[in-house]
Parts: sequence; C-alpha cells; structure tokens
Amino acid sequence: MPETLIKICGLTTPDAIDAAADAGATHIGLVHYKPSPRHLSIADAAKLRAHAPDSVKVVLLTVDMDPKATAEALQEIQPDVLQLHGKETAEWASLIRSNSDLEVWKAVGAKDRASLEQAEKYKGAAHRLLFDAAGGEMPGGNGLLLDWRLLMNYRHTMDWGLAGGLNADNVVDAMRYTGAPLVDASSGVESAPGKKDPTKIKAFCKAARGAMAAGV
Ligand SMILES: O=C(O)c1ccccc1NCC(=O)[C@H](O)[C@H](O)COP(=O)(O)O
Repeated sequence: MPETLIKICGLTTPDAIDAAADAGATHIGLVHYKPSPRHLSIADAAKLRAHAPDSVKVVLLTVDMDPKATAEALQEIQPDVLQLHGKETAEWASLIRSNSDLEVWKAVGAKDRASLEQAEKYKGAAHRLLFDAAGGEMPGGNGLLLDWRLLMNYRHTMDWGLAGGLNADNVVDAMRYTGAPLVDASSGVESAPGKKDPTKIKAFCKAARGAMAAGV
C-alpha cells in the first residue's frame, strides 16, 4: 500500500519546518500571497526552502501570479512542487509542467460533484489535484471543512489530495471516509492565524501516520 502523503502548509519559520519534518510530514507548504497571514516574500521563502531537510518536499503556493513573476519565484526558491491555488487554467498549468521539472498541483474548491468532474480538465496538465473547501474569504487556508461525502466512492482519474479544515482530531475520519492519498493541514495546526503550533503539527502527523499504519 502506498504511503499516505502528509503536507503541512503555511510554514513561516525554521522551527516550524523542523517540527513538521521531525513529525514525519512528507511535504511543507510556503505561501506567497500577500493577503495571507502566512505570506512569505520571495527572499524569505528561498531562505526557508534552503533550511528544509531532504526528507520533505517543498511546495510553493501562488494565487493567479503572472507568468514572469512565477518564473522568477521558481528560479529563486527552487521548490519541488508548485501549487496553483487560484483560477489558473489547465493551459497555464500545462505550460509550467512542460517547461520545468516541477510537480504541478492544482487546488480545486470542491463544492459539489460537478466541481470534481470539472477538475478533470487538469488531467495531463497538473500532476495532482488538491481538493479544498470552497467559499472561504481567502483562496485557501480558511480552516473550513470540505464535505467528505462528495469524495466518497468518487472515481478519481488523477492523483489527488484532501485539504480543508483538517486537524489531529478529524484526519483519521477524513482518511477513512475519502481514502485520501494525501492530507493537508494549515489552520488546524496553528495556535493563531499564521502561527504554527509544533504540538499540533506533531499530533496531526501522528494521527495520519497511525491511520496509515492501521490500513485506514
Ligand atoms: O494558507 C493560506 O493562507 C493560503 C492562502 C492563499 C491560498 C492558499 C493558501 N493555503 C493553501 C493550502 O494548501 C492550505 O493548506 C489549504 O487551503 C487548507 O487550509 P486549512 O483549511 O486552513 O487547513
């Protein structure tokens, strides 16, 4: 059985990266989006990227960033994954994919089955879909729970992941109901918006890894 991937998103300090890596996260997310409480400048994201150990893959998150600025950010930060969290088209995802060695992920607000089906247009353009709760104030990181029933028995045609309001208390049920191969948490492992809590990160990773080991 493949390992469930665990992404801790919106990290802003070296200590938080260490906490995620030590807890067994497979991916860490760095947000470059000015309105977010987790926003990092390109220079700060590059410093944190350099701090990240080889055991974790670094995911850079952008929102509708123009192609030139995206290319500059990728050059500077050298992430392993680019997560497009706005209204980026499949053509745009495909262009990035074909011009880089990056994994490209597309976040999709899952509000009904039709939104899942529409996301299939990213097949071949993005490597993975990240289903997140729709309708928050910000494009992501809202701590809103996605209705897992939408994903139950859904026949996925692409690699995918589950985000939206996950925390140590609900991640096992989320995995059980949806069979998610990747779980992603941000607000649920914070003590305040933008402030990651090492204890909550540890508890989240422990719960997800425990569920994985139990074959959930
Ligand atoms: O985290 C942010 O502040 C953010 C801002 C703008 C776009 C995306 C953002 N985060 C994306 C993520 O991958 C989050 O982990 C995901 O939306 C889940 O967040 P949460 O519901 O808070 O766990």
